[in-house]
Amino acid sequence: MSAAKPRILRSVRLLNAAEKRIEADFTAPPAPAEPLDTAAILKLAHEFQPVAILVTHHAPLKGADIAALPDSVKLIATVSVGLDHLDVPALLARGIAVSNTPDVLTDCNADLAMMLIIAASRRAAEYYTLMKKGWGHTLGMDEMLGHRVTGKTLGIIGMGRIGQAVARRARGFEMNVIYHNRRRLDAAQEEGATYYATLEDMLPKCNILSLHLPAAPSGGPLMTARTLALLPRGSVLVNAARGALIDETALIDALRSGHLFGAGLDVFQNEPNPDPRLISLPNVFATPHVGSATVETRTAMCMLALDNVAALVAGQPLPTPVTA
Ligand SMILES: O=C(O)C(=O)CO
Repeated sequence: MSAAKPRILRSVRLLNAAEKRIEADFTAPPAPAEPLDTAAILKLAHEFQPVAILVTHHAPLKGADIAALPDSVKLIATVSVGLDHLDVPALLARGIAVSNTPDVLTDCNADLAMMLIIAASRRAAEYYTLMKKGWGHTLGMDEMLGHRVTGKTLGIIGMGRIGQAVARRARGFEMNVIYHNRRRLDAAQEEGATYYATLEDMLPKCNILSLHLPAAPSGGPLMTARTLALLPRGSVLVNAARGALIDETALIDALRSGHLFGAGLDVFQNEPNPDPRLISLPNVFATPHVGSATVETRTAMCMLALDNVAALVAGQPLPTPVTA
């Protein structure tokens, strides 16, 4: 008699290749039509007693939610690289392993950051709005001018996998890359980028600043009225990392006053309902948290999450475990 297939839950419908693999290798409830929230995940987990739950950043699992998980659950496999929706130490303390999906989304996230850098510098949001309204008048020589990206100084905060991938792309635009990171990279990883030990020294040198670090589990945002004021007048801010990194009220002030020329934002404090005062500014180019949203990358993320589940049930080491 063949062994029963392991029981798993997923909080969202996965891509087709992963759904087929679930059908073949696991027992699972039907794919949810809409992403499940935390309460729905917990309810279903008690009914279904899964060994693993696949989640995304839409449904946080922290504090009382973790205590409320049934004992059957041995793995939370998040289909994301970011972990700010999970209390990892609390999960590990309950004997529940955690895995995420690093590496497979690095290139797409870096591509999106470049899109935001160019879009915010070249006024893509305003041009698009004008075209949708029908254009209608010949633009004057000095009307609606953006700023050149080629050759500018790009500051990167957070020189991990994604920050380094952005730096590689920026070199194709002949940009001067400077960075701030917890630790200085070795020369091979730096590939010519210049390290700054403090934000106070780096920010005044940036024409464009791009954030590529995780949101701090506690403490306030990194970009506040004080740190935004350190950027030169007319600079551009890009965030494809986490909304919690920016004080949005201070950002709105900096964009309204013209201190910042523009912002390219994929992530927000309040997702999926970002502050309308921010989104409606003409010099904001905004996207709905889609750094990894390509067929190739989302397929790879789903498959990697399932590789972790398969390893768990086979009693093998997880391919991409998260440690405290
Ligand atoms: O994987 C993540 O953490 C993301 O935010 C993808 O955009």
